Amino acid sequence: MTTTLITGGTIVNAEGQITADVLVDGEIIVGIGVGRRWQADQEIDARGKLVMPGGIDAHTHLEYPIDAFTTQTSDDFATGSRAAVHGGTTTFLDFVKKAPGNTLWETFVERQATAEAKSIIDFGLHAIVPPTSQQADVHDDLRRLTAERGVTSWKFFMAYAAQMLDDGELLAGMDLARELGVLSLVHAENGHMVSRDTDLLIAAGHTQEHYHLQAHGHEQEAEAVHRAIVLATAVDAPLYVVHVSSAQAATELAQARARGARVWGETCPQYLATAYEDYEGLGDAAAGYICSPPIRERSNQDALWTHLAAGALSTVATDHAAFCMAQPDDLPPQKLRSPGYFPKTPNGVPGLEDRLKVIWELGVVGGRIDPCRFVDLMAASPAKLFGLYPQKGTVSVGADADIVVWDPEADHIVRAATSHSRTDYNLYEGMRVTGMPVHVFSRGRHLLDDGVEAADPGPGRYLARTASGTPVPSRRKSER
Ligand SMILES: NC(=O)NCCC(=O)O
Ligand SMILES: [Zn+2]
Ligand SMILES: [Zn+2]
Repeated sequence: MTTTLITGGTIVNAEGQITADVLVDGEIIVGIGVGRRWQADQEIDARGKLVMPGGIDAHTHLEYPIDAFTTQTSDDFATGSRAAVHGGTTTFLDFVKKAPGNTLWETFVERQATAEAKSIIDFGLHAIVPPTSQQADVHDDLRRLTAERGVTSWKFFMAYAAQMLDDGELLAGMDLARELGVLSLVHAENGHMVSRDTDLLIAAGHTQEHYHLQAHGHEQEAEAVHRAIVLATAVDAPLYVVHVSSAQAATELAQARARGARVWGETCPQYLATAYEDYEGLGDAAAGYICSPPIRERSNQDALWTHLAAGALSTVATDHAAFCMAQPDDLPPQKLRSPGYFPKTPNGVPGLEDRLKVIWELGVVGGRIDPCRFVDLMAASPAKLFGLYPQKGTVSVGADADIVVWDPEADHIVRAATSHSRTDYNLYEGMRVTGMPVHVFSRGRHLLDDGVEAADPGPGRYLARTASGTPVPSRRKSER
């Protein structure tokens, strides 16, 4: 087993910072100290650098099927996990959506095997709870997945015609989740309102890509967040709202947390760093920005940052669902398959490689959050919420050696051409960022060495997770 000594860096955890050496033996961090005279097979000089836990992206869609499994996202588990490493992310949590003709259990087993064969970093899988019309005995499979595969988070859709659940299904699912110690995730938009507004826009001839925003109003998201909180509270289930995009929706979370409700919110870089104004005038190319909930007006961003700093929003994940603009030979039509007609544009945007860089730049360099809160949002909180802590999400003795050595001075321009995700555009194209991962370790494997990727990275591992560690929300000072 290889030993590694990372010397002289500033270790940044969610709780605080300390300058010390880190000793790794095989897969595990075995020592943190100063002046210890440790010997190791390799030594990394981290003076002037930050030593942080590897990023955990709790929301990705790699080779994710859409449109009744006729199309999928362009990054597979191999390309996506490689892109993640280049961005300082060492763990991702993806989803299993029941395939037609298979049960949820069967689909899960197959998808886990696919990801195990391809991913170079560790990963977990959330189960998507299908409507009972698609699988009547789905609760049996959910029980089994939780007991036998450590699937301690389930996602409920409140939108998308083929996937959305009614309130009765939500209540029953969340009730079972609470009983099993599972965290309930919701995609919170009122699907009926989205469908109606889409139809009205089509009838009025307003189908250009940028009209997507108008079919997904703030009220539709805020209403669904409010309803999800009411339903989860009724059955005493902890709740995690994915991809919160609207300030109004984030306020619903803040108010619920102020009442002591066990609710958490996630937002995404695309809602903080890009805005409707960036794609309003792009014509068909605005397809590259289409995701749900939508990328909203710039005036919405400040409130999201405030909620991130104050605590109503607890994590930043990407919702990475990459598609190409041009048509790759081996994939079905992607973003531009219906130019000028947003209802048929695949939903989703890339960002797995960019998450840490973009949030460091706008958050830490921009003076909105400190490095400890950055680590909290990017690694520690997702690890705690999704049953991975303290194995992951911290640089501590006994934790997995998932480590990022971060150069806070490194200057870089984000470009699709130099990125590793399998897509041909980048939402952050041309953005200058200060701060880059220079070394990335995943369970001690040196996957990025001074920016150079390992030739033979070896496999990532499926993470059977423990019951979600959802503590009573400790409200940050500014939330009280
Ligand atoms: N967000 C999005 O537009 N696509 C990915 C699927 C989802 O999370 O809703
Ligand atoms: Zn969603
Ligand atoms: Zn998603």
